[in-house]
Amino acid sequence: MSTPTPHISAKVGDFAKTVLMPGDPLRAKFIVDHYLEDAVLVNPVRGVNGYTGTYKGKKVSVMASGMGMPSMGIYSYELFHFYDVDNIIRIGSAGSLQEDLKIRDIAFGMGACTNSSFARQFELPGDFAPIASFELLQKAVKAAENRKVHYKVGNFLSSDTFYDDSQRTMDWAKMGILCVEMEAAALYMNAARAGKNALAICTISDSIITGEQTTSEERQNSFHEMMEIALEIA
Ligand SMILES: O=P(O)(O)O[C@H]1O[C@H](CO)[C@@H](O)[C@H]1O
Ligand SMILES: O=c1cc[nH]c(=O)[nH]1
Repeated sequence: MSTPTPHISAKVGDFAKTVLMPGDPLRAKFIVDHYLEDAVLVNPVRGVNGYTGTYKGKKVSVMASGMGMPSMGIYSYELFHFYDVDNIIRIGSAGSLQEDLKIRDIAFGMGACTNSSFARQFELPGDFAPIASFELLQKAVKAAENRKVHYKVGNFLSSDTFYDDSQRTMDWAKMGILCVEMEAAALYMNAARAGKNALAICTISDSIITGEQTTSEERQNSFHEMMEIALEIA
């Protein structure tokens, strides 16, 4: 397929080599308004506005993935395969599955388990373990160390369900899974297949253990540390 795609109307070259991807289009807009200079709208399709600008002189793009593996699957595929993007850094929110991972802490997804069937398209003769780019992860952890934020590095669960009738999400905690979100595994699989780089960074927005929650406004507009770490390593 060539550009434009069914979901992105930008021209080749409109995106930077690194794209920051929150799930939420309004979190993308917040980053553009607060951190980028000379930002240009490169994709308005479906209201999933994508922008390219500069951060401390470095070209960087920001565009939402939408929610869930199918949506992340589409956007990351098109960016990697049709727009010459090399790095996608997800900057999301996630629910904590561990007592020592508190609201507003940061989690880096070294790997991402999933309950989705996304991997089946690759027709592998076994299970695939989706992992982050070691280089991006290493840089992000260094940036987190410098900022002295409270963070953890480990395994995520990328779930197909936000409201899960089985009520069994906590079962993943016994395997050391840090938190649940809905996109990292698709991003890591698409990056692996394309030979590109990906990292998911999440700020803990709620706790599956305690029931504590942040507001939708906080999920959209705060979580600055995660945004700044992603911009620094872009
Ligand atoms: O805040 P974002 O990046 O959208 O991430 C999380 O929030 C959404 C669910 O509320 C899902 O997309 C999940 O992965
Ligand atoms: O997918 C998500 C994101 C935040 N919190 C959750 O519980 N799930």
